[in-house]
Amino acid sequence: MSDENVNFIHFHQQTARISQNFRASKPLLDRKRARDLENSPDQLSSRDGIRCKLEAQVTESKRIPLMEISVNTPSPCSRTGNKLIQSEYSSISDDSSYIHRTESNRENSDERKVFVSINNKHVSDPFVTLIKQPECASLSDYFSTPSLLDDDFDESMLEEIDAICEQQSAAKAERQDPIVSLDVGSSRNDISTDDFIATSDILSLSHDVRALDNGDVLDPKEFDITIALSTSCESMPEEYSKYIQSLNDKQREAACSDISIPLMIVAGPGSGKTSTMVGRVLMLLNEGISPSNILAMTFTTSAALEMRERIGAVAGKKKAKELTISTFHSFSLQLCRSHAEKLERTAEFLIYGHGQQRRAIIEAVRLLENEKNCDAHKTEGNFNGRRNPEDFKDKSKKWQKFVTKAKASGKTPAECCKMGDEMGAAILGNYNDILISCNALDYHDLISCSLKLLTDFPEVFKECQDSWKAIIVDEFQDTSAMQYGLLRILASHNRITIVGDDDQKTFILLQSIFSFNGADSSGFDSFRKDFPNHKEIRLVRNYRSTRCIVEAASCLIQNNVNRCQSKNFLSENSHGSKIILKECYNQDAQCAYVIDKILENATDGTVASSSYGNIAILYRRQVSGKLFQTSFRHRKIPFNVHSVAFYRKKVVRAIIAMLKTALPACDDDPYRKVFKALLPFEKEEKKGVIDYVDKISTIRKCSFISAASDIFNAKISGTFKRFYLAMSS
Ligand SMILES: Nc1ncnc2c1ncn2[C@@H]1O[C@H](COP(=O)(O)OP(=O)(O)OP(=O)(O)O)[C@@H](O)[C@H]1O
Repeated sequence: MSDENVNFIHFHQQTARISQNFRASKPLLDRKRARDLENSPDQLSSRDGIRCKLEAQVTESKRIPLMEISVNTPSPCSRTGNKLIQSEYSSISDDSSYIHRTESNRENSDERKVFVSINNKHVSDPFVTLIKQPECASLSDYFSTPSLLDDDFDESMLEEIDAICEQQSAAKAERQDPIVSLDVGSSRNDISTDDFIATSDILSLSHDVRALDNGDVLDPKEFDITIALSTSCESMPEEYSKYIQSLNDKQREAACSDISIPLMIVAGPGSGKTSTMVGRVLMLLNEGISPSNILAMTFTTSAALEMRERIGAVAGKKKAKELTISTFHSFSLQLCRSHAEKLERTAEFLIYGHGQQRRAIIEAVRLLENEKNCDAHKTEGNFNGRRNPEDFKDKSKKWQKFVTKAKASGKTPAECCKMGDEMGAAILGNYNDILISCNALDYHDLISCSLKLLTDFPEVFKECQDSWKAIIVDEFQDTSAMQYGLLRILASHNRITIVGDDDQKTFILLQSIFSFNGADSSGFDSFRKDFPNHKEIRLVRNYRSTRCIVEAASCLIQNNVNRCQSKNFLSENSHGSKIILKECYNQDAQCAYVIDKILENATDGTVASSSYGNIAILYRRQVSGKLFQTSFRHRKIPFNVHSVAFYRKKVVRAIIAMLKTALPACDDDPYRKVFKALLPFEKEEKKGVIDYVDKISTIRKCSFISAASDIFNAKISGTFKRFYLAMSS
């Protein structure tokens, strides 16, 4: 039997094991089969859609900017249908007018390949950046594939929406004040935009800046560095040079240090990390690295947007657009989609969020139980029909933590087995099989699969090395062990800059993640060990806060264990008013005290900043916020709330779910959410009704909404309900 046939049978065995009750697999497999058949009859001509999709290898893929890929949307190169691809992506060269897909059979093989070609020419370089047309980045894109979205995906989708909104408001602000961003760099040292900075000017300016920064006498070694850095600025375009000169000595040293030496910038809040990273990117560009070969990793989409905007203000929007500034997950998503076939997935694979992951774990436990009780329950079909999935829910609770932890650390079933945890190995194995069968990856898989691609496939490693010639990582302290592993491989060329605050790392979390892997408890330590020739620079001057705040924070941070004791923060800002520590008996007393203080400040005409708009209240829990809001209304104090992001508010989520139900091919989840929002019952009762509708829809093998409408239209008889519900419980 050929390997292919063995795989085929194995795949079918896996799929057959998965219960019809596993909601994630049932609707996804059915729905995707139908959709894809419709769009691409050749690709999925057999009933076993997934099997055929796995065969269809995307042999030549195109890179699109990472920021523009939404999480559960298939990559453009893998989308079916010419129309979609044509409308979404503009041509690469001026004369090429469209991109289209062709399919051809391999010689002596029935294996089908999908090529992406431009103007009928197959593109040999899989890392050419496609330019997405601006109108495509509209909200409608994010709603255009409702059936591919799982409920937990909402989080990432909402983040993307937030990012678009931020982008739009930033663009609007820019339109209103086109020179605003240019002012940032030049205003710092009062350099007129007309001035061209000659070398001698730079030296004196550097000297001034030094004096201004800390007032210390420079050690001669540092003075040499300043001269060297100033010389390196000499060859820069004027705008770059001006920007670099606006940085303080340490920031400038970091930005301009040799790009072939790994660089670690350890910096506290408000010390100009972003400003320095912008300087570093300018330096890389000046050294001849193309913007499309620079990869900057940030932890949030808003940080990515800010960095792009700040680079764009100096280097020009065109260059800034070409940079790849991405989160770890969107970077990995793109890599996995481009090489999905190597991961036994198709490029359209789904991302499972927490909810789907939980359901898959329940199913993994059920499979194990099923195998154990094989004799007692002769056929799987009977078993599936009679057992209540709720039984497994309880049993699986303890396994959820285990699987999440194992996945977060990239542990394999074989490794669990080696450690003597056979049950854990079996459940992890089942879980992984389920994800393969459902053509899905979870969030942890995105990172571990990228790591696998880079380590097991030399061609992928080479592609990445050719593509990402320099790497910059923001918020390095938040990098997990697996993400760090990914970075270490990507940065085999040593052109890596990491920026982070070692005081900000959350020890408990980080230590558990790192130690799970048997690695160091700190990413910084790992970096020092893995890049022994690295250079380390500390930024200690805080530009954001008053001296009083910086000193108080420093005192507190001194208590952190394992911290670098030589790191003392400075602030040249004014001392500012003293911090008052007030203990209150309860929340009401606290609220009353705060209101008194606000009224006292806001009505004090002697203080220049006395106005309600200059006062902020930070609170830890939503519930405390409510109390403030009620009291402010009562006392007629005007206020704004910046708490839960707009799109994460319950009411907004409910409205989005309602809108989704109006789209064709809407799946069950939006309906569930709408029911949850609209049913006039208490939480438990709502859950009861939704579970009831779910049961009926499972028994009748129909959609949630059709079961619900039958129930509410009383089309389901009492006898039917009682009989089948008794069977399923
Ligand atoms: N060398 C400098 N001279 C004057 N102002 C500076 C300098 N470096 C940074 N700043 C100012 O300090 C503020 C914080 O800078 P930036 O956002 O780069 O710091 P950060 O460390 O990234 O901040 P955060 O900790 O909030 O991420 C900004 O207003 C910036 O303009």
